Amino acid sequence: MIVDSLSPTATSINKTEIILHAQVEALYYGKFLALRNVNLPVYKNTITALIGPSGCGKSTLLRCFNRMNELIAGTRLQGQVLFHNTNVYQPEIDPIALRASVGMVFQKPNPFPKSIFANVAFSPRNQRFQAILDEQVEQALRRAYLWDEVKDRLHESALDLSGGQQQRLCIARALAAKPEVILMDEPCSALDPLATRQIEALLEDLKQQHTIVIVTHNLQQAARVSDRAAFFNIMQEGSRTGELVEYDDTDVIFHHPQQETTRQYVQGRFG
Ligand SMILES: Nc1ncnc2c1ncn2[C@@H]1O[C@H](COP(=O)(O)OP(=O)(O)OP(=O)(O)O)[C@@H](O)[C@H]1O
Repeated sequence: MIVDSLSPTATSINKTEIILHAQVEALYYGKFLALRNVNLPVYKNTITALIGPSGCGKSTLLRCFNRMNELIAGTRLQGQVLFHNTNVYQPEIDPIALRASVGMVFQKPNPFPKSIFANVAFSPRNQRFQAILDEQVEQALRRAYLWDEVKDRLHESALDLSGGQQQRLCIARALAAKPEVILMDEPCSALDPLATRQIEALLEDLKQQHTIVIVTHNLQQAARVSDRAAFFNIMQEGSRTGELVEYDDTDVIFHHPQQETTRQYVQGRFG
């Protein structure tokens, strides 16, 4: 597979500030070791893509960043995740507050069965002044490239929007919480090519103010949108445990990888 990388050159990627840092020795679901040996710093205002074949632990790692794995019974993490140098697994960290700062957008658009307005107003709903709330909702919808399409129907059901609009609404809902980091788990996999392009253009815009970590199966998408790419794989035969194989600037991963398995994967030889 030939991937036309439009990602920035290595020298243009700002690697001065690490905002998140996964240091995962092991992640278990019950007795099953799903992921091991992950040391992955995430740089501020970059897009980091997590790539690799199915079942190698990409979504598992993504959920570690904002403690979403804790919602799955039997999950156990050995290691830590630093957010601004503080371990988010310390008992005094409030996971709800963490998830406002490290927001998440899922594979399948999941708007609440409420109006478009109510979906976006969900996070800032404590706002006492209606005018300010209106302004925040409009701003989030504009930033998600959705305002023009919904401004005349804000009080209609979010469930009547198209799949691509619903996904942008979910992004607007995440943005309204003013997150520093947005985690995205295959956000385009349920969308058509046009809706996918809209989200990709949006990502480029969002990284000016946010840091984005995205899981994607679409290698072309990873090459197009990301600055850094992390390749995961199951390295031990007969095992189902995922490992981080290689992590570098996207251009290096796609054009000059250090590891043979990375080269084979980005060339579409497996997975
Ligand atoms: N809730 C769970 N309970 C038990 N095992 C799980 C759970 N979620 C994931 N797993 C297992 O953990 C491993 C990693 O899964 P994960 O979904 O993180 O991989 P992935 O790389 O994101 O896969 P895909 O690309 O198919 O989404 C797989 O073997 C999966 O079956």
